Amino acid sequence: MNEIEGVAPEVESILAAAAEREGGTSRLAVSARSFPEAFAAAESEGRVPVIAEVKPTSPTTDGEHDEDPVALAESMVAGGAAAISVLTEPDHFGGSPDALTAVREAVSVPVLRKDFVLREDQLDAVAADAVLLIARFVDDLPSLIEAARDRGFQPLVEVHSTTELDAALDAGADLVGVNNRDLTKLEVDLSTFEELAPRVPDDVTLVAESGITNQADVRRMREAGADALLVGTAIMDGDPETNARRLTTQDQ
Ligand SMILES: O=C(O)c1ccccc1NCC(=O)[C@H](O)[C@H](O)COP(=O)(O)O
Repeated sequence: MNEIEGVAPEVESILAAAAEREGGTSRLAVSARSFPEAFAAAESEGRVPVIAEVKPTSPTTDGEHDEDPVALAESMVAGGAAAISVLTEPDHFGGSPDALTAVREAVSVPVLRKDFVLREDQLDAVAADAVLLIARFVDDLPSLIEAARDRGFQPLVEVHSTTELDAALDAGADLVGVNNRDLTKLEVDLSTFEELAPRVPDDVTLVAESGITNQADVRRMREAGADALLVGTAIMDGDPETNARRLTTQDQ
């Protein structure tokens, strides 16, 4: 789709940096831990499936978290997180591929690479179990999904509108994230997920992303059909283990 017109200046800057970033030097072949299986395991143990995000900073975050990413991820897993997301974008989110590698070595749950991947060679920057592809910013989504799968990654395709959702489904995405954060104004609105979720077929694993801050939000996204939730800020701010436990505890 590659529709960057109208995005927030911060996102323009993120995309300009992403376009310049080099990819890997050799083609990766990963043996991925399954996200749907991790979600099912959490459900069977009575936990809400949550992907907890190691998010050092962001354009909408005050200040920067400088805690060890491995310690953060281990605390999140101890608090019940079914999977971990690690920002690898260095310039606007304080992330790094090395942080992801260290986290993936330390935990046994699946790990998502959270970045702004625009080209096939950028898939080869670091091994992960899943890789985020943002439908709005990718030129040829079917090809990039195929390239990710060829390497063993599970592509998590992020959408924010019906047009992007239709593009993701047409491209064969089976793991879809609806981002409640509008990349035009960087505002969060949970009704985005509620509007798009009914259009998603049952055999697609559906993740609600961004703006989930408390147990009422968890309940709201689950009632709207979320198989799993991606949570960054609300777990990073404060004690990550306590925060993860609060959001992964069922039936609040
Ligand atoms: O989080 C931001 O400020 C941001 C700004 C511009 C583009 C993307 C951004 N966030 C990426 C994400 O997808 C979130 O880190 C993730 O969904 C978690 O969101 P939250 O729980 O609201 O921290």
